[in-house]
Amino acid sequence: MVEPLLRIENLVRRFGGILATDNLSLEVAPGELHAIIGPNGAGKTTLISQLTGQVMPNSGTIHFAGRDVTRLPSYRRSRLGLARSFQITSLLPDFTACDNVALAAQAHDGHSFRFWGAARKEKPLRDAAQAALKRVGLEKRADVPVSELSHGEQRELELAVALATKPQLLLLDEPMAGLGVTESARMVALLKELRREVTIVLVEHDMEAVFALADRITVLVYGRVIASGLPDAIRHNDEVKRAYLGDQHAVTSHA
Ligand SMILES: Nc1ncnc2c1ncn2[C@@H]1O[C@H](COP(=O)(O)OP(=O)(O)OP(=O)(O)O)[C@@H](O)[C@H]1O
Repeated sequence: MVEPLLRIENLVRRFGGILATDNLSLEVAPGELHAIIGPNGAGKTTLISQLTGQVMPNSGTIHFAGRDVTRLPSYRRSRLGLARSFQITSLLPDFTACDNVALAAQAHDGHSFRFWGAARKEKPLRDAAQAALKRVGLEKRADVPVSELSHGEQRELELAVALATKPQLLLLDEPMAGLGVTESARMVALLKELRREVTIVLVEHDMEAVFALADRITVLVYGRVIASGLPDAIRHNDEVKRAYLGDQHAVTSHA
C-alpha cells in the first residue's frame, strides 16, 4: 500500500467534560478526496483545527508527509504543504481579489505584513496570485475588491488563497456553506478539477456534494469514527443511517 499522506493515530481532544475527539484514527492517501461528515458538534472542525495546529490534541499523533507534526506550530505545517480554507471568511474586504491571494502567498513565503506595500507590486507574487485566481475561475475578477464579490466568488477566492501556498493537502471546512444551488454546483465542479492536483480533506454538510466528490468518507459522531470507507458502503451502513443520514436525507449520487 502507498504510504499515506496523512496518518492520524488515537487522537484525543477534550474541552472540559466534552470529548470532542475520541481516540480518532484515520489515514488519507495521496491524491484522495476524503470527506468527513457527521452531525453538528461531532468534532469535525476540532479535528481540522488539530490538523492545522490551531488546537493541540491531549494525546495521539498526526503524521503528515512522513513527519510527526503533532506538536508543530501552524506556520511550520503550512510550510510543509498543509493549507486550510476557512469556514468563516478570513478575507480582507477592502483589498482586491489579487491582493488577498498575493498576501497569502507572501505570508507563506515567510515575510511579515510590514513589507506588504512593496510586495503588492512585486511581479512574481502577482503572477502567482493570478495563476491561483485562474485555477478557481476568478482571473477576470482579480482587481475587484472582496466586498464587491458575490458570496460564491468569495468562497472561490478562499480556495485561491489556500492554493497560493502550494499545498500538498488542502483542508476544506464547509466550502458549500451559504451557497445557492448554482453556486454549489460551480463549487463541486471546481473541486472536481482541483482534486486532480491536490489531496483534499473535506468537511461538508451538503451530502449531494460529498457523495459526488468523495473517494472515501469518514463519519464522526461525538468525536468518534463510527464508519469509514467507500461512499457506497457509507450510504448503506445501518449505524450511519441511524446516527446521521437518516431517512429524511435524500442521499443521491451525482456521478
Ligand atoms: N473551544 C472550545 N471550547 C469548548 N468546547 C468546544 C470548543 N470547540 C469545540 N467545542 C465543543 O466540541 C464539540 C465538537 O465541536 P466542533 O465544532 O468540532 O463540531 P463540528 O462537527 O465541527 O460541528 P458543526 O457541524 O456544527 O460545525 C462540541 O460539543 C463543541 O461544543
